[in-house]
Amino acid sequence: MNIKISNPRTRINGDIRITGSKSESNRLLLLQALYPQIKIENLSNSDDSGVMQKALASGAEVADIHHAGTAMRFLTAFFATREGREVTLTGSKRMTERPIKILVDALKQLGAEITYVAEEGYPPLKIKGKRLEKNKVSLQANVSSQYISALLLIAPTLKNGLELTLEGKITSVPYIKMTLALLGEIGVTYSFEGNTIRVFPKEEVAPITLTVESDWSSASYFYSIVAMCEEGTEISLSAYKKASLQGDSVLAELYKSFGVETTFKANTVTLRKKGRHTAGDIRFDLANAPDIAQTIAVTCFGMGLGCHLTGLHTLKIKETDRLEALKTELSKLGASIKVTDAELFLEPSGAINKNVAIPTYNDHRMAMAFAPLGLKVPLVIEEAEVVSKSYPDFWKDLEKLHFQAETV
Ligand SMILES: O=C(O)C1=C[C@@H](OP(=O)(O)O)[C@@H](O)[C@H](O)C1
Ligand SMILES: C=C(OP(=O)(O)O)C(=O)O
Repeated sequence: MNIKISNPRTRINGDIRITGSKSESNRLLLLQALYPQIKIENLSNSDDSGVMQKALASGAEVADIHHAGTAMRFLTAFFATREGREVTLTGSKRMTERPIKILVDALKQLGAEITYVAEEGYPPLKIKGKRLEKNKVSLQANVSSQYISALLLIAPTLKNGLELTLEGKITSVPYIKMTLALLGEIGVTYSFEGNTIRVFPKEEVAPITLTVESDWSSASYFYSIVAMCEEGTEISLSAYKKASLQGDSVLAELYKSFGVETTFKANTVTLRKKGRHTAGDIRFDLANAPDIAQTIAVTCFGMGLGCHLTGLHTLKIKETDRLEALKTELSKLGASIKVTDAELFLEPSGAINKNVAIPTYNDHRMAMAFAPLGLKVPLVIEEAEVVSKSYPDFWKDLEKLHFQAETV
């Protein structure tokens, strides 16, 4: 489905309720499979959480997790510990291009039995569940934090817990801290000092209900909309917590540079356009918040601002090569943009080219990051249904803000 998105308004007011964070949800679903006393509220309605639930509930020999990176990584660790079960874990074509060797090697160091079905280092995987006897492992920490979170999630079920040594510069750190914080909430003891994480064993968890905070990465698209509108624009989002476990909550800080003010009241955050953006180019290091890089690049372009974004080394192995995709699509719209393996440079720009269609590369965030540009110029978003990976209600929610989303 291709849709033409446009919104001639320059000032917008509205309230949106976003469902639970997919990162928190997929961690809690895994923990719930290990400790059934856990109850979860405000679970994400994303496809990624749907495939996670299905794979955990099914006793089938093959689990297909489609495009869901967290499900692939977390379930590799989970199935490796299921004694007596043999599962082939697979996903979409893109998933078979997303590396997993670092995690598989770490699990093998602990005693796991995992083999590659096709290409060495990539899914699909054949996993023969075993009792893992060892409790010390070191792994490279600069490629994806999901490998580390996967190990941490199974850690309290290992006989002697786990001691992880992280090598190299640790990337996407808030996601590791989120995993540890959730373990803490169910009563697991841990420490994270320097490059060593220790998790202590826990056999049982007391009955507990955990409420997932709504998704901050999804909130980013509304920050972008508010930034591109005039003063007087006000959008409220729920249900959020001031002390968030999600690193993408840094949006509240970063978007001050675009003239967006954030206020918290109970569980609602209100985004207000207040005055002008910072003078000069935007410079952000996004190593701790990689999922909002596309949103920020498009916000800058829509506002005519230049930017220099760093810490983007993980973007090449996500749903698509996000750096190349941004460069290709922003260039079509008239941007002057350069990318390296870890950085993006955008020149300040003027007019935006009309009659442009944006392919989405099987990447939900390509669709959602470009959609706010409909405020500046009507544009076509191809295969718009990709948004369901993390945010199935995205187009409906944009319509609540008077965007026109017409199937073409
Ligand atoms: O643990 C998580 O929930 C996630 C970690 C990040 O991945 P990397 O650690 O690979 O950067 C992030 O991009 C992804 O959307 C979700
Ligand atoms: C990178 C993402 O997800 P995952 O790695 O879990 O597929 C994302 O949602 O932007």
